Amino acid sequence: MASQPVEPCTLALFGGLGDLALRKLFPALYQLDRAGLLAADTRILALGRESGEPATHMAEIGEHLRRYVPAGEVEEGAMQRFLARLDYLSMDFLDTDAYPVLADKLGPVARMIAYFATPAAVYGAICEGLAAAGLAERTRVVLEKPIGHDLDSSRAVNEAVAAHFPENRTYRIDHYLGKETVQNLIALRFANSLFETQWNQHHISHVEITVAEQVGIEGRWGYFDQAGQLRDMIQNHLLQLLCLIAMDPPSDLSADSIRDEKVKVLKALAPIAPEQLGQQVVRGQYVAGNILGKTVPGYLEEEHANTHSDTETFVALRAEIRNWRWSGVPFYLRTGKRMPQKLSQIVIHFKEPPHYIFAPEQRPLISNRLVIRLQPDEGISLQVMTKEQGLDKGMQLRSDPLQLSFSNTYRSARIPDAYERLLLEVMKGNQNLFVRKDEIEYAWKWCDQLIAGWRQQGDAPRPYAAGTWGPTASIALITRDGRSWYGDL
Ligand SMILES: NC(=O)C1=CN([C@@H]2O[C@H](COP(=O)(O)OP(=O)(O)OC[C@H]3O[C@@H](n4cnc5c(N)ncnc54)[C@H](OP(=O)(O)O)[C@@H]3O)[C@@H](O)[C@H]2O)C=CC1
Ligand SMILES: O=C1O[C@H](COP(=O)(O)O)[C@@H](O)[C@H](O)[C@H]1O
Repeated sequence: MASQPVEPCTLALFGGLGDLALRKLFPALYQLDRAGLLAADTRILALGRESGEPATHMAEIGEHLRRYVPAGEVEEGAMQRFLARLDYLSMDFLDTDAYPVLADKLGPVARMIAYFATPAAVYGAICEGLAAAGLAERTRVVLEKPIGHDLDSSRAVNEAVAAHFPENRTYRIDHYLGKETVQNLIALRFANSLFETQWNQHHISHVEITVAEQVGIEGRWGYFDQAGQLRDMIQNHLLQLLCLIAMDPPSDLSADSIRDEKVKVLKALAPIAPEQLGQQVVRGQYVAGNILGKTVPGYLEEEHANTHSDTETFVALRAEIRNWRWSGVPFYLRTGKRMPQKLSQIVIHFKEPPHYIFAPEQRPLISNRLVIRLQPDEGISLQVMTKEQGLDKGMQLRSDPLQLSFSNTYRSARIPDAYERLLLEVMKGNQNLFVRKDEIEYAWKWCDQLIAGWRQQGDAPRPYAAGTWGPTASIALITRDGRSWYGDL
C-alpha cells in the first residue's frame, strides 16, 4: 500500500546546523520524504547563527545527508526533491528583532512546527520571540532533552514554554520512545494476556534494564561533563523504559491514558536515602582501555576534557517501586559509556515454581526469563525449561529459548530511526510518544535526591576500564541479592 503524505507544514529547525540536526534530524526528514510521507508543499527552514549565503549552508546540509544516510538509501531523485524543500536563515535566537524577519521569511503559514535543537536555556527566548512575531498560534513546539538540569530548572523551562504554548502543542522528545522495539513493549504487554497475568510481584522476582553504549563522549565533553550519565540517560531513557515495563494497563492508547500510568510509576519510585547510596547505587568513570582490539582513551583524555572531573559515565542502581504490583521486586538499572558492546535490553526474571519436584542439583537451573532486546538485533526471547531428550536422560532439565528475531521475521522491512517516527507523529499531531511535563518533573525529582545524596556523601565515581561492564562494585550491587547481570561475558 502506498504511503499517504501527512498534512503539509512548515518546519522551522532552530539549531539547524548543529550536531543533532545534521546527524539525525535531516536524515530522518529525508527518509520521510523518500517514503512519500511529506506533502508536496511541506517546507523546511534551517535556522542557525552562522551568517553567509543560504546556499552554502544548504550545501553543507546536503553533504551531511550523504554522509549519514546509508549509501543504499540515497536515491538521487528523492535527495533533490528533499533539498528543494530546504531554506536557511541566519539569526540569533536571543535577539527579539530577529523574529519579525523570520515571520517575513515564512510568509503566511497554515501550520508550523518549531523544533528546538538547541540548549534548553534558549527555549524560553525562542517561544517569546515566536509569540511576539505572531507565530505561536498555529505552531507545535518540539523540545529536545534534557529539559533542564534538575527539577527547578526544568520547571523554569516548562513554564517559559507554557507561557506561549499549551501542553497539547508541546512535544517533549525522548528519542527512545520512537524506537520500534520500545513501542513493541506496549504490544507485548497489552496484546498478550499470557504475560499480563504474570506481570507482578507474585510471579516476577526481579527486572534488569541495561543500556550499554560502546561510544565515549564523541566531542560532547563540555555538555556531558555538566550532565553525567544519570542526567543524560537515567533521568529520561531508562526511567521511560522502566515506566513502560512497570505501568498498569492504560484504559486505551490515548496519550494521556499512557502518560497517567507512567506518572503513577514515577511517583511510586522509592527514594534512596544518602546512607543507602553505597549499597544501592554505583557510579563509575572510564579510564583508558580496549574495545574490539583498539585502545581507546579514558574520559579525562577525551577531546576538550579537563584534567579532573567527578562526573559519572556509568551508573548502576537498584530501584524499588512502592505499589501492590511491584512490592519486593527490585529493578536493576545499568547504563554506561565505553562498554564492551552497544546493547539495550530488558530482562524479566520470573520466580521459581511454587513447589519443586525435580532433582535438587538441578534447582539452580530453573529459571524463566523474558529477554527483550531493544538494540541491536531487536527481538524477544523467552527462556523455558524442557526435558533433555533420550532414554538415558531421565527427567534431566534443560533451558532453551523461544526466539523471535525481528530482523529474521520481518526480513524486508527497514527499521525506521526513532527520529523518523517522532517527526512524523508531530506532523500528525499525535502526542503518544512524547513526554508530559509532570513525567519530566517526577523523573527529575527522583534523580535530584540521588545527586543531593552523592554530594552529601562526597561520593566520587569509581574507575572502570573502557571495554568492561563497569566498576566491580556494580557486580557486587546485584550479587549481594544472590543474582547476576544477565548475559555479561
Ligand atoms: N547531539 C545529540 O546526539 C543529541 C542532542 N540532544 C539535544 O539536542 C539539542 C541540540 O544538541 P546538539 O545538536 O548536540 O548541539 P549543538 O551545539 O551541536 O547544536 C546547537 C545549535 O544551536 C545553535 N545555537 C545555540 N544558541 C543559539 C542562539 N542563541 N542563536 C542561534 N543559534 C544558536 C548553536 O550554534 P553555535 O554553535 O554557534 O552556538 C548550534 O548550531 C540539545 O538540547 C541537546 O541536549 C539530545 C540527544 C542527543
Ligand atoms: O540521548 C542520548 O542518547 C544517546 C544514546 O542513544 P542511542 O539511540 O544511540 O541508544 C547517548 O549517546 C547520548 O549521550 C544521550 O544524550
